[in-house]
Amino acid sequence: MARYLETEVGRLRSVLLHRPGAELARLTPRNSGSLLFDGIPWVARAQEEHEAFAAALRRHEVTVLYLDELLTEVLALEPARAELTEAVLADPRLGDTLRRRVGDYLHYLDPVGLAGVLIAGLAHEELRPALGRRDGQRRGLVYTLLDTHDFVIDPLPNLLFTRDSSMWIGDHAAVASLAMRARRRETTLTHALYRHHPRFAGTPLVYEPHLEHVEGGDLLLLAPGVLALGVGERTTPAGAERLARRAFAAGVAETVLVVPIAQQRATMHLDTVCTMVDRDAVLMYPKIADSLVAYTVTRGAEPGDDPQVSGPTPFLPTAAKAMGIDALRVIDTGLDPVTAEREQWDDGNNTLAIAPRLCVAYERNTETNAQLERAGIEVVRVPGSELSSGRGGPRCMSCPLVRDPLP
Ligand SMILES: NC(=O)NCCC[C@H](N)C(=O)O
Repeated sequence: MARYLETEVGRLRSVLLHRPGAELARLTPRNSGSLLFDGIPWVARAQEEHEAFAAALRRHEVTVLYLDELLTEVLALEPARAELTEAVLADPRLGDTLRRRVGDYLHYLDPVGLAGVLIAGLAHEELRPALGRRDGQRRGLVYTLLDTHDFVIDPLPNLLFTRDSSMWIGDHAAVASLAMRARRRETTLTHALYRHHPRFAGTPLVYEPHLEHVEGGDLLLLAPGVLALGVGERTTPAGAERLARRAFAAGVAETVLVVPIAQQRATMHLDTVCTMVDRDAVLMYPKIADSLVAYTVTRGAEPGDDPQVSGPTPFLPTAAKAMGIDALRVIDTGLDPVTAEREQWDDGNNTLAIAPRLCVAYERNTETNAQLERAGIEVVRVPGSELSSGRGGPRCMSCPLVRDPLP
């Protein structure tokens, strides 16, 4: 398969999605906060909404790959199966006795069953039958003391936000280093996929999960060789420096614009406040449009030198200059400040470009979508009443694998 991704808006050819499943049914009022959801989604409706999103992409001739299917395929390969099982068993919460019992349980699962557990986790009570009804010795101390509502293996309800756990830069894949505890295990799955699945054989990795924190939602491919990287609640300055160093060394970037964003939930990633909808246009939260700044990071003068850093300078003109264009057009989220704040919260900014001037957006953000259309951007509206309870929109829910180069 040809793989290439050097912009945000080139004609989208293939994308990695994750259809939400049993892992969403793990969310309760007790755990939703720590699992990074702002509500308890109606699972069946969330699945319908996700199917509508995937159907909209297919209607536009985008090939949709599903993470659970690729995971099931890769689990048929012994090295991948061993690696993924070990990653789960490495959780220090388990202790030796429970680790052995969980290891035995996983050992007998076929690839479909194992993929299911790796995604949806394993609840305390689901393991009980495998431990014997009254056999305290087999259960051991940790299982006995765990609350019956606890998970032996934590679920991954945020896996549907495939944007964050991996990203592509040119012909390189980058596996994220996720900042939040609830999401860290997601990258054991994507890391294994890129290294073991035959579809990705030979793909060089420009970033890996053991490095400093970088999340895909913070990365925008502004133009070939020009990256913008938000630093805030998720991606750290050290992560930005590491990605810049690696992208320069791999030859997939010449300029990295590092963009500080407020460290708060509403703006957890750069793509919650800014996405590209044309080769020279961004959709942006108006409240920050004038205050956003960028530090320009370029490669050191000699091989082995530290990267050069300049700035801060205002983001919009700095980005335009790095992209080699006169100016970036800005389309505002919402209309008035209150609508803008509401629609930013509901992922109005978080559009996914299918091609220049054609994007997918949540239908609920009516004012923002109208603004886009007034600016000449065609909007493919998809439902997101349940999906948005995880605070992610069409861009967060997609990891583009291939886009055509811009003409
Ligand atoms: N790129 C994005 O903004 N992704 C949305 C991630 C939402 C998820 N509940 C999280 O807090 O990580």
